[in-house]
Amino acid sequence: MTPQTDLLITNGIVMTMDPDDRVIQHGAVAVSADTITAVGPATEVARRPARTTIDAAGGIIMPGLVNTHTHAAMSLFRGLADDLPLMDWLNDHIFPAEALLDKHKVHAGTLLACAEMILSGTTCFCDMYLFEEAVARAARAAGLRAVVGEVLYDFPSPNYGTIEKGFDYTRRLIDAWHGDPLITIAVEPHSPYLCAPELLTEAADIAREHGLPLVIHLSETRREVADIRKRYGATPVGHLANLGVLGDNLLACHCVVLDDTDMDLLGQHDVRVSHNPESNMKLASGVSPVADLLERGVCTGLGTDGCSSNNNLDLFTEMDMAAKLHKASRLDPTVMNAATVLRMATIDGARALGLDGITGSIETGKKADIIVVDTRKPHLTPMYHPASHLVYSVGGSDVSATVVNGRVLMKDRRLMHMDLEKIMADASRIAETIRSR
Ligand SMILES: CSC[C@H]1O[C@@H](n2cnc3c(O)ncnc32)[C@H](O)[C@@H]1O
Ligand SMILES: [Zn+2]
Repeated sequence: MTPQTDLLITNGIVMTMDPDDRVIQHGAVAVSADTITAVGPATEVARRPARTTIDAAGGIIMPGLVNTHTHAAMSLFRGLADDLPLMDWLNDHIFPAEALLDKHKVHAGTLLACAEMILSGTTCFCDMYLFEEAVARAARAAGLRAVVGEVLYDFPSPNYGTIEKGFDYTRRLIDAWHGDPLITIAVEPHSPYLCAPELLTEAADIAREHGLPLVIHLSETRREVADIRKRYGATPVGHLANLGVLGDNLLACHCVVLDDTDMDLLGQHDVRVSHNPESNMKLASGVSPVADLLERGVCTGLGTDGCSSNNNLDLFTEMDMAAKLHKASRLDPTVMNAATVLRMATIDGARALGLDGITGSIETGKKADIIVVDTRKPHLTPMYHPASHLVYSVGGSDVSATVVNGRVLMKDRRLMHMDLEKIMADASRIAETIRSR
């Protein structure tokens, strides 16, 4: 028996991002509860009665975007310190500001980030920060899908104190959020330069024991590579290989400074990579050799990083930058074509997080994480190739509807379940304490 259709999204070009890359010109998607139940021509799918209908008005219906690397609550620090290299930016500005954080501020900053993500078409994000219990609660309240993990490092954390307590905190997160429909817990050591070898191996053991993602900043700058080589006689990737930490549950964020051996290792161990081009450009970290990683079959998703090194959470502009940056750096306009970049922001991002069984494409049986892009705009008219527009011309503000797990979170640019005025007022109040520090 056909289940009752709770939500019908119809009258648009459906970019399924499924294994056949199906594009349905005049298509529709039916949703029952949290699950996609039909995808096809509107003449067939839209025939069934639905409780709620979203008319895509000839625009694009596509999977929600997947942000594989964020520090969501850093929305509170947007524009606080710009135009600096990574270490000066972190040590002189960001770490002192983060010392003022508590779980309430992180909750408020994450809600602000969730509002920005929903309004710009992101339906799933992977977060590393402090007070991640508050991040998980904020993501759940906002209705977004999220992979969250408490940052682990050698020095005392403003949240949990010593690293032993950090592991306890992570274990509590794992227990508390087990089976949640939206939230997946990850184990998240910051980086090889802030984590001792014992911390890294223990983190990897916990992730393996629970079948969870392990998330780390890796090989972000030349300075990191020099530092790790000096301390351990290996590149950061080689160091993790020596420790037995590389594996298909590892999400390595940035991966800017890699040699051929590093890239071979990442490929051989099926490590997943989060590519963060705008953050890498802004902090002048360099250009990740993504085209070489893709040639080796390395699954690579796209991430914004925290929006204070970006300075936004808009994955549409991130796609545009990713496509163009590599063309410029390799003097080759054929690399990172629109189709490749679109996959990175959707299905490959989901695969990088181990969530491709439930999100990242529009397929029957997957969770309904779907967005609608309104193309009735001067900058989107005419439209020859939807993928081209999505990567090179669409901005986050062209998203007209966002659905996560079958729930409509935004429609006609209005957040359905969030008090945006209050969220912005709370963030502005917190900014006053940061300003007066
Ligand atoms: C406490 S969670 C993460 C920690 O990392 C800091 N951070 C933000 N962006 C970056 C980056 O690009 N590389 C390394 N560390 C980064 C953030 O401010 C937090 O302190
Ligand atoms: Zn980061």
